[in-house]
Amino acid sequence: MIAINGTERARTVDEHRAEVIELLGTRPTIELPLADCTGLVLAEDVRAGVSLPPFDNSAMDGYAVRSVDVVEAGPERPVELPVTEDIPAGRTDLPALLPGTAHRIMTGAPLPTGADTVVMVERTDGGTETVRVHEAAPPGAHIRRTGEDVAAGSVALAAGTVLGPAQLGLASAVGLDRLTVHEPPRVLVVSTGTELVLPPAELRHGQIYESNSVMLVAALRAMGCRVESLRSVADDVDAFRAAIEPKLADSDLVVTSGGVSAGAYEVVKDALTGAGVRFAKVAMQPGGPQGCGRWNGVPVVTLPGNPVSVLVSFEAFLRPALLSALGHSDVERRRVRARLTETLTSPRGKRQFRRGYYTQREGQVTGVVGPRGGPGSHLLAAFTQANCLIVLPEDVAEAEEGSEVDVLLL
Ligand SMILES: Nc1nc2c(c(=O)[nH]1)N[C@H]1C(S)=C(S)[C@@H](COP(=O)(O)OP(=O)(O)OC[C@H]3O[C@@H](n4cnc5c(N)ncnc54)[C@H](O)[C@@H]3O)O[C@H]1N2
Ligand code: MOO
Repeated sequence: MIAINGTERARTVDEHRAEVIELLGTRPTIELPLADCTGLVLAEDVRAGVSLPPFDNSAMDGYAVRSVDVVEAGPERPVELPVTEDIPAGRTDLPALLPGTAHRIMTGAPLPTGADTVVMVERTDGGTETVRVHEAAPPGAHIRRTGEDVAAGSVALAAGTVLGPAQLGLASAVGLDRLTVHEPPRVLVVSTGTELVLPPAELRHGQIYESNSVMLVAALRAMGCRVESLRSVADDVDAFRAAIEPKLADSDLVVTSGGVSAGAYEVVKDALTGAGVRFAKVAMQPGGPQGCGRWNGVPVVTLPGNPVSVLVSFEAFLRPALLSALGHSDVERRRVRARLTETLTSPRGKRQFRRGYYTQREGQVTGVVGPRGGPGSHLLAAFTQANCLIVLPEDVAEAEEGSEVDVLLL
């Protein structure tokens, strides 16, 4: 809490977010095999060791010829040439094409010296001893030139590039099997709550099945993090410390859920207050009670226990902070304006994130959005039907049906 004139005000969403982003910092770099780089961010420029294509090659299955030798060719007057070589893709010697001859050539095979054009097999009789060419071919037809895609020595992928399928494919195409990226953190996810039971064990009255860690693990893994979870740590400070402390050395980040509000058994708050973690109320709904800091030097982010609060907090704080730590320059969800299908209310002074469903029909400039479920942070089923978060700002107490609101597309 921040003190103003002796009274304490809640932290803003932006203040807490900035603190979590700073806490997570920037991840160190590491060299990883391409297969482990999906979704990560390139930490340094990659220069091409070879040109792409590395050599002039045929774009079609057909015949490499000299264009002057087939200039007279037509459907009625085919030009017949002896076929003196067969060049499949992968042939590594460099035969020369003599004037007045043809080489049968396959897509991707190196163009022989002396040839300046390729005739598609469909424009010939497909002969293997001699070939009848039915159509003239201008110089350069169906030839893919050396370096047309990438010149050797040029920057093929710039630092900051997000590595998706095309980028990883290009890295391999220029001869690399590893890339330097920002290392994904090892995250320890901890669910606290004496009431938590793991499926498929039987529930007794008063117990619930644990779900927060499942969501956090899924969300973190999707971002490339390596995740371990402790799914049911009792509301007991000693048990909490005993479960986590041995794992701190192998964790780059600890994310807890539950035990941070105002009750009598707030295990996370009780264990970590004074140990380097600060707890605050953030002016948002859901996700009010939050905390972050370092425990024995390891960044810790403590989320409230309600399942919807966990996911909304992840969106508001952890996702941007992790993206930033991993080197992404764009850490935001796509934000659009949309017209509300029904009136929504929001607590004044808090930023409300409502689960919603956004659609934009063809020809519509502004899409429409309707809520899924009420504001309650226990309504997880409604979240599964949502594709966006509707953002009602701090100064809005009511947003009327038909008015425009900000929507974050998930
Ligand atoms: N007097 C006050 N009470 C509460 C306040 C407050 O300001 N004053 N804030 C409310 C809000 S808002 C939230 S959010 C919760 C956050 O409380 P905690 O972080 O201490 O969370 P718990 O009490 O441990 O759990 C809340 C709720 O979520 C369920 N839960 C917890 N962990 C899991 C899990 N891993 N899987 C599934 N469900 C889980 C838990 O059973 C509770 O129902 O505090 C309000 N109270
Ligand atoms: O802030 Mo709590 O997260 O509304 O339910």
